[in-house]
Amino acid sequence: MKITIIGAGAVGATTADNIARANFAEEVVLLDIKEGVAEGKAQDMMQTAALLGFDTKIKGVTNDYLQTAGSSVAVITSGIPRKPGMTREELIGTNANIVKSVVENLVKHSPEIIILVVSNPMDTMTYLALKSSGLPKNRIIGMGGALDSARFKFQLATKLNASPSDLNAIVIGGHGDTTMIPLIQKATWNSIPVTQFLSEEEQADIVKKTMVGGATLTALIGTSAWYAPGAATAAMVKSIVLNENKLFTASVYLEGEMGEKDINIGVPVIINKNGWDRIVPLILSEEEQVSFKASSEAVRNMNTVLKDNNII
Ligand SMILES: NC(=O)c1ccc[n+]([C@@H]2O[C@H](COP(=O)([O-])OP(=O)(O)OC[C@H]3O[C@@H](n4cnc5c(N)ncnc54)[C@H](O)[C@@H]3O)[C@@H](O)[C@H]2O)c1
Ligand SMILES: O=C(O)C[C@H](O)C(=O)O
Repeated sequence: MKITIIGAGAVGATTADNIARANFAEEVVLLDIKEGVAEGKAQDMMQTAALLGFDTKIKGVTNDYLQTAGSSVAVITSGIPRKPGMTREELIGTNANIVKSVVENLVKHSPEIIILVVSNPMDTMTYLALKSSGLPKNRIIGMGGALDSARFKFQLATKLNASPSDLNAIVIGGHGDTTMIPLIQKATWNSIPVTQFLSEEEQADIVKKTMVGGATLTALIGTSAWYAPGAATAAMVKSIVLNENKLFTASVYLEGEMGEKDINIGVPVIINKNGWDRIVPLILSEEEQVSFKASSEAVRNMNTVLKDNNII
């Protein structure tokens, strides 16, 4: 199976690296607009194949969409990342036009493609990808919840001195500093509610740290993160390619589910060969419902920027 990754920057290259190491794909095409960058990074990664023992072929190309033809899955990471002090939403002016033209090129050469959107502001870029591609809704998926849930587990594991893989915890809602909703009341430590072990102050602190996880790393690094984003994206690609039926929270198009419509936002879904196959019903408490409504409103407001600027 052929997988295309658009953007050979920090997240795109790390996603390619993770996919190759997991050795489940025949070919990864890495495409960037900057002359030679994708070719160079692809060659560098291919020189790890003998050391790491994978057979995936990674090919780098400069803006040549012919080379992406026949891809089953594409990951869009092209665009600018935020700098310290910025919100993800501030990236819309630059990234919307990039994402729109990338989607058009991808669909032209691979009409059966499933697209995973990573570029920020991710929920709005996913909505844009859906509206500008004309593809069925199940073939457009936004990556955010998988990453945010992994960060939530990291925060819980640190506080509980637990193994992150023993934790079951999800983040729904928008992928924004104020819009994401870590569902701490539903989080468990191998089936035991984590709330049993944490004071209310500790719970609030974990939720807050999870929500600003991306901003915290951006402040430390000077640009946004890539290791966990690349790992989360590769895990979703693997679930599509191997038809794993894994449950991730991901940004998908709602048509009345969870009380919302005409919006892409993070909810639990099953990811398999169909893209996002189905939404997993989630019963929210009254407080969680209020948060989900507020998050949806904020995401919807960002979508209006696309309409106001005639991008969709
Ligand atoms: N959804 C998430 O959870 C998540 C996580 C991390 C980063 N991001 C977002 O992903 C995006 C990429 O982040 P990064 O750290 O990899 O940035 P980066 O600057 O390292 O890489 C972006 C790459 O995109 C390329 N590019 C720009 N325009 C292009 C075009 N038209 N066609 C092809 N390539 C193009 C650039 O040349 C660059 O190499 C940012 O918008 C960032 O905010 C999202
Ligand atoms: O924080 C960012 O701007 C990048 C990404 O959305 C993240 O959460 O790491």
